[in-house]
Amino acid sequence: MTTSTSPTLPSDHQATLIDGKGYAATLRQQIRDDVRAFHEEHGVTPGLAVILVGDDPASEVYVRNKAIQTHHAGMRSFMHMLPETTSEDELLALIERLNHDPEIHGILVQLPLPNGLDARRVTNAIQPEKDVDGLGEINAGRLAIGLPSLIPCTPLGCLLLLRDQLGDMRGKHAVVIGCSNLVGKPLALLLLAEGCTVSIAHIHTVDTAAMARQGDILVVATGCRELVHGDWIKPGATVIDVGITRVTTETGKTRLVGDVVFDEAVKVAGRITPVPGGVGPMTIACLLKNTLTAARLLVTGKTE
Ligand SMILES: Nc1nc(=O)c2c([nH]1)NC[C@@H]1CN(c3ccc(C(=O)N[C@@H](CCC(=O)O)C(=O)O)cc3)C=[N+]21
Repeated sequence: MTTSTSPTLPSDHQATLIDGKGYAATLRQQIRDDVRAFHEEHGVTPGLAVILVGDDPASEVYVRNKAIQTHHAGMRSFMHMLPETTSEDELLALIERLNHDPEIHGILVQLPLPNGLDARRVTNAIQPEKDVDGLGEINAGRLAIGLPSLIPCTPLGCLLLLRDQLGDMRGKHAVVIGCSNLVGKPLALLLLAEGCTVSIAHIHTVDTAAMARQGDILVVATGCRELVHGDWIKPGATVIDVGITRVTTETGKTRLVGDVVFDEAVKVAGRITPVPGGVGPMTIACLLKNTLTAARLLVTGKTE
């Protein structure tokens, strides 16, 4: 694959790095202030329940990290670590209990679930006002028709980074590669609502590279590591890399790589998110943001 840059860019061109880690830290500070003000006004501390089924070590690290950051934001965190053998009925019974618990404003079930547990059924059992992942059918449907909703954390994180970088996005061509219910589809809807012209590429798209090259904004969320090369990118485009894959190098060390070949992309793009330190930290910050939004919704009936 070539790495040639366009003649419109100087040969020593380097994209600006989008500092997701820094933006997420600022956002968490803002949330912390908002949580304090919310508590002063309503006497309520937002509470987040995180459910992890099975003992996948990587998931345990994420879940623990979420709990720490929840506390730092001044909210309460309730962890439910369930064994791999948990039945769907047991899981649904726990969700039902949390739905009725007035101390809980957000409920998250860590995905993927072990085999035998129906993620769709489980996700839909969460009360829509407490669905801080925004993955239930009510929130997904409300997003699709432009009603206020809880927005999935990763797409919301991408949107906040893009708004911060670009401001008004009306008329820009946004190309989203990947069409999952978790990221690609909701993000395409959010960009549409921003006034972008949106193209979605997926597994059956005939020439994804040609489509990608048209994007003023290019979002890559495929889970297919280093799919996007430098010559897939329109010179000067804003690139958001949602992919995150852990790879082991020849020396036995592990490192994280995205869905974009970073060293090539950085010579062509105008701005780009790194992996790690890009979208990942925004996902957790947006979970905290959604927990405060859910608490506000439950306590006042309003999202603002
Ligand atoms: N119900 C549910 N909601 C989720 O939002 C959810 C989930 N299940 N299951 C797993 C995925 C994965 N995910 C990440 C969150 C933060 C980072 C993150 O902070 N990444 C750091 C690096 C962390 C590291 O070093 O491993 C970064 O990109 O800089 C990554 C991945 C949320 N997920």
